[in-house]
Amino acid sequence: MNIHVFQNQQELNEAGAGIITSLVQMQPKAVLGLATGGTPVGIYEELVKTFNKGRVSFKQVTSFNLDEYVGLPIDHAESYHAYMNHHLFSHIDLPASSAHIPNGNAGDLEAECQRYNDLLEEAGQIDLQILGLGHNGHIGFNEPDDALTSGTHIVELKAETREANARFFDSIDEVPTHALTMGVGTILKAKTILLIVRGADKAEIVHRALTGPITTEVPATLLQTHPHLVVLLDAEAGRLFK
Ligand SMILES: N[C@@H]1[C@@H](O)[C@H](O)[C@@H](COP(=O)(O)O)O[C@@H]1O
Repeated sequence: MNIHVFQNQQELNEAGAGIITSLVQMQPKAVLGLATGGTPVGIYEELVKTFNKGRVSFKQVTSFNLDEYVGLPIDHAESYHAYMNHHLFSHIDLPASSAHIPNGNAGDLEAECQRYNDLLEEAGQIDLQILGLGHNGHIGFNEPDDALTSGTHIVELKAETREANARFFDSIDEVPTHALTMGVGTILKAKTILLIVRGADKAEIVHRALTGPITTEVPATLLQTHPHLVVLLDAEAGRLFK
């Protein structure tokens, strides 16, 4: 495990974007696992700047997003489809047909999970999986539970997750109750995992995730078992790491 603590957000953003850029420069056909939420926004901004300077092309890249809400229209500003278009896809040359996000509006959600798993299988291993961290230790939308699911599946969101994400909606009632998420098995199969955590409110959970006992009750603790885990923390989130 490789933990880096940054004194300012800009340095963290540049480091995150730099890791993605180097991979795609070396491996133009890289498979990227992408995350949403507040955490990666600054990294995507830096990536767009790098793209605009002509230093990297995503023409041959394939991407898979971790998750999507169930039942939120894709043109709703808070759908992860809209998020990805807004923050990244509309600014770079990644072909739309190569950018995959689970469809939370599919008529048959089980079939949609299977379709997503099949696509992941076809693509082979994810080269770099970007991850944020939920306050309860969730990764993607893999919520704390007695057992975790390996592949893409439907999940009922915990009250604390809906509360945390209510800041993006007009009210908590608008936050969907369910989501589709890539499973922990798929995440852990990635060649390299880039975990990014910011803010004082996540200092304890990220410390527990990376140093505490491995338990499905804190899904991120499973990341400790990954051979290539890179962690980028801001100073607030990294407070408990000496
Ligand atoms: N499903 C997303 C996760 O992929 C994200 O990493 C996490 C943290 O979100 P944020 O970065 O907004 O704190 O929770 C969300 O619910």
